[in-house]
Amino acid sequence: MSDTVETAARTAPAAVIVGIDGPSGTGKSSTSKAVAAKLGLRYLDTGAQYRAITWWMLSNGIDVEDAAAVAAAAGKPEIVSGTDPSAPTITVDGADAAGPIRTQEVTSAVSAVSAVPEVRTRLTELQRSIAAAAPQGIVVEGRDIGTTVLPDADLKIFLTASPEARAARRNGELKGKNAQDPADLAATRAALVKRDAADSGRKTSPLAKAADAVEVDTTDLTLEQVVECVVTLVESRRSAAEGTEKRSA
Ligand SMILES: Nc1ncnc2c1ncn2[C@@H]1O[C@H](COP(=O)(O)OP(=O)(O)OP(=O)(O)O)[C@@H](O)[C@H]1O
Ligand SMILES: Nc1ccn([C@@H]2O[C@H](COP(=O)(O)O)[C@@H](O)[C@H]2O)c(=O)n1
Repeated sequence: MSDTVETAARTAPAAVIVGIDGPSGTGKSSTSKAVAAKLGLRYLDTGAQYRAITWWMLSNGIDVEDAAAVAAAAGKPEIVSGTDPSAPTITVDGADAAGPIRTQEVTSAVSAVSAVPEVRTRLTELQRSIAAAAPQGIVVEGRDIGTTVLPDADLKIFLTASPEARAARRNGELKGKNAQDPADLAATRAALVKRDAADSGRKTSPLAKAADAVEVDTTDLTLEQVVECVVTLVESRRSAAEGTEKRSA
């Protein structure tokens, strides 16, 4: 390899594609945004897209338990995701959907909508096109990124955490001062375990760890420790890839 090419390789690292999957509340969004920001990558929240299509179904009077009705409407809403990790956005038919997609109504309905194959086909295509259009690379988070959406990702992470830790985190986020109320915690824990069971049990691309994913149990780690761990993994994959390129040049 000539000096010029070697210098270029050092100053502009190759695009890297990172997939981060895991159950609800394991820290996928927080970790993915922070890793993308640190490494200058784009960021895609695929859960927000499933929530957005669910919100559209609910807003348009479609029975989310009627898979045929959901399938027939799956192509109708236009969903656009902004991929700046410091200010991710989501719009549905041009309207800002960032707030409405986080309601309890949407959270309760999203697993039924995301189990419909036509919905998954549509969003998987969208997600692949967004990843392909990120020249510097991207961190994509969801439930089936490593297994289905981006099976050739450079790095696949599967985050886990105990249901108790996840419930405490979720309550802290949603309810502030009452975060540690035992009845509240039990209800939050039950809701997230139920959603994980639905997501893991569906036929089409269920929540699952890819065979080649690195599993990180975040139960006893701070967010900063998880971010550091993933950044280190990305950097080592990049160094290994650069070493291979140099050897083959
Ligand atoms: N390692 C950690 N330690 C403590 N709190 C954390 C950790 N990681 C994330 N959190 C907090 O837990 C909450 C849930 O995190 P986050 O939304 O990133 O999870 P998620 O896996 O994306 O959830 P979901 O799949 O439901 O969208 C947030 O309030 C976040 O700040
Ligand atoms: N790749 C994905 C991502 C998400 N889902 C479904 O969306 C729901 C909401 O996801 P959050 O990350 O915002 O909690 C989730 O429960 C899944 O039903 C999916 O199927 N595939």
